Amino acid sequence: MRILVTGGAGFIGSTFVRHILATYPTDEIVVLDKLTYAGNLANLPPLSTTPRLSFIKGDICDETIVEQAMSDCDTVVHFAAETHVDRSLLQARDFMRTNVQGTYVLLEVARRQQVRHFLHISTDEVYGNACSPDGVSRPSQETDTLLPLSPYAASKVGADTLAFSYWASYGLPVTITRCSNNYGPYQYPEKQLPLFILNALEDRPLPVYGHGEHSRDWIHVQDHVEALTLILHQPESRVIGQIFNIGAHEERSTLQNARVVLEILEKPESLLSFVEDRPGNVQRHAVDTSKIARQLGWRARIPFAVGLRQTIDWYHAHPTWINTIKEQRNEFLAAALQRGMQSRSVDGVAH
Ligand SMILES: Cc1cn([C@H]2C[C@H](O)[C@@H](COP(=O)(O)OP(=O)(O)O[C@H]3O[C@H](CO)[C@@H](O)[C@H](O)[C@H]3O)O2)c(=O)[nH]c1=O
Repeated sequence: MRILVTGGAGFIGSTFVRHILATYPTDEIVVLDKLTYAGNLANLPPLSTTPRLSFIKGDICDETIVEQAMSDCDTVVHFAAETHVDRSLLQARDFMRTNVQGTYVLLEVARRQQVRHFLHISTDEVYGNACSPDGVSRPSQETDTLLPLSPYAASKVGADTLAFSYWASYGLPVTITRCSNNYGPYQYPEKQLPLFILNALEDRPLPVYGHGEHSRDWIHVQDHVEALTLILHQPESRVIGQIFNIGAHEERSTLQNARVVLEILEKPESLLSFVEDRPGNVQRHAVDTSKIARQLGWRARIPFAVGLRQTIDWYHAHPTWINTIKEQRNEFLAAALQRGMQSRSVDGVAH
């Protein structure tokens, strides 16, 4: 395969690239990445010594660059996106542009160039709160109604449904995946787990939104990319026009995560800091993965307890990677890392 990987310098995209290069000795990869704050060439193997990897810096909304990047590729794996919910509440425009318009450009070019497979990476955020149509909490199924609760989630619904429509209308060979919360090495530290790890390592308070009761299903990024690779290597009839949930059945609340990070790093509970919740915060994300288990025989294999320790060790061992990010002087990130200083009282109890 010659695979165009959009967003291949980001967290999940770069893990996918490293995995393909390490596992499939004849596959070639073209990464197209705009190198926004979340994209980092240090996430990829060195370009000079990796002949099967080429890199194009560019925007997925730019049709000319997309045409050039996609030429000679038979497969597209589309990770490129604005992904952070808190940012989408402040600057929704960027999310609509990259996630919706950018996906549209990619689909159009893929249709004209007749690619063999377009794997669209979506998210369980598209479902909103995990619950059945009658409101009872249960893991989301692929056929559930999409009820996005943030501009980010809404932009991913736009992208996800556009991708599906290109299969339905034009027969573009599309597969859509909706994965739960990823964690692991190389994750940009604006997200919950790396932010907690970094703050704990540096003895700063961990900002727990609300009462810390919101729960997510935590999947190690390596499990996620292995599921994607499995999909890419299936016969067409099994995966084209299909939507697959991906998750690990490792549901944990924010407070549980904050406590376990402090425990592993032997830091005091006094570093817990309860702060204002984000508007529209999803109470529970959880996905039903019986379809991918039944049809493709996939299930996650890295237990959260193991993956989290490995992730903490990785951040501990990579101060240079962290310092490079800090040197970008990203105002949003600086504020997120400091948010724990603004602790508030919860139910009258000062924290
Ligand atoms: C950054 C941060 C988050 N939180 C809370 C808010 C949420 O209840 C929970 C997880 O927040 P985040 O790490 O931002 O992840 P979440 O909103 O679930 O969205 C993630 O998971 C989605 C998949 O479910 C992906 O599509 C998104 O790109 C990814 O950002 O932790 C805190 O309590 N403190 C924090 O500092």
